[in-house]
Amino acid sequence: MGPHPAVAAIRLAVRRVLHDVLTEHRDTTTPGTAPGEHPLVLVACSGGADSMALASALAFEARKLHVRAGGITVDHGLQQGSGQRATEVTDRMTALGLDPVEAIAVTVGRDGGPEAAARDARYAALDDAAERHGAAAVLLGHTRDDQAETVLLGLARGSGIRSLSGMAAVSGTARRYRRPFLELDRQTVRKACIAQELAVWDDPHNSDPAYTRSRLRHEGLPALEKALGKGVVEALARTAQLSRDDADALDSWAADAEAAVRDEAGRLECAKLHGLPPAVRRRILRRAVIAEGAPAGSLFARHIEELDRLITGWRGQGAINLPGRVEARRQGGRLVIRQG
Ligand SMILES: Nc1ncnc2c1ncn2[C@@H]1O[C@H](COP(=O)(O)OP(=O)(O)OP(=O)(O)O)[C@@H](O)[C@H]1O
Repeated sequence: MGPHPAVAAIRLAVRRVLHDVLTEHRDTTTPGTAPGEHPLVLVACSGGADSMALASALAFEARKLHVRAGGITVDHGLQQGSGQRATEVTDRMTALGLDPVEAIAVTVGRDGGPEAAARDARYAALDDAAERHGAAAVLLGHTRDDQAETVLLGLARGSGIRSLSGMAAVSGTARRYRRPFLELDRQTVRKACIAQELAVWDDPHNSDPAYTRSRLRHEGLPALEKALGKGVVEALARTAQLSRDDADALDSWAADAEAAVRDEAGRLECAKLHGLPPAVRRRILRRAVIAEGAPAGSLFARHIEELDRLITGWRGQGAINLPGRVEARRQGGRLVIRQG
């Protein structure tokens, strides 16, 4: 008798990603891996159902392919007993046959709220671990349901199709991060855990209504499913992929158009910018402000809209201040953007 259908589904999803990693590794041996050595793939495991299922599927598939498999758990130190839990998670990963296995304790800052700060600290630790171990890839357990939530959060931000494009299946430096479960629903992943009797940890944050994502998961999405039907999660995940393709195309259009709207001194010409479709124009403005030193994360849609009004408005003169001490000034038909 074969494995439970849910177990077969999660293994297939991981096998596909491992095949991609192996193919890419063969073409460009991963730095830190000796020639002929099998590539190392790490799983980022919180001990929750999604990443424990991922760890189990990675351990299973790596035995059949030419891949070494290890695991990392990050201790954010935000909850009581988190150190003890990190030890339990490493023990579970070791029991699955993963090696190397490591728990990394991080200090979480305050920038951008607790969720964002924890995420930044986690990715910094995972990046560092991937470098130290010479890993070809780091697997993350995001599911299609996580993707739907991310799309809705992006929609609520009101900042355009890039924010609707959710998480990419492959991202990060050297295509490091891979999300094998991005097209699988959470239900299937949870069934795979039960079928394999995996011990999993329930993060109390995931059901704490103080967190936006938790409210969306437990109240928002069920209400949407009730109103619009069960297919809404799949539709939102499809929206992510379509939006990503559209946003990539517009980014590349903007990169090509930028040279044509600059004068010999490199200043942006308002009349030429004005003639471009707004989506392309706003992208050029965003790129120009970031190039002058504004941090991308603190540049919001309202900043770009304000800048856009400086060009398209009737006022001949004017200046605005932007994040990162960047100033944009309209002068004689040109837009001068500089850091003060
Ligand atoms: N503390 C952690 N240590 C290592 N990896 C983590 C940690 N927290 C999250 N991750 C990785 O990021 C993914 C997404 O985490 P998040 O908490 O957003 O989702 P989740 O659905 O609660 O996942 P899980 O059920 O695996 O905890 C996880 O599946 C895991 O791969």
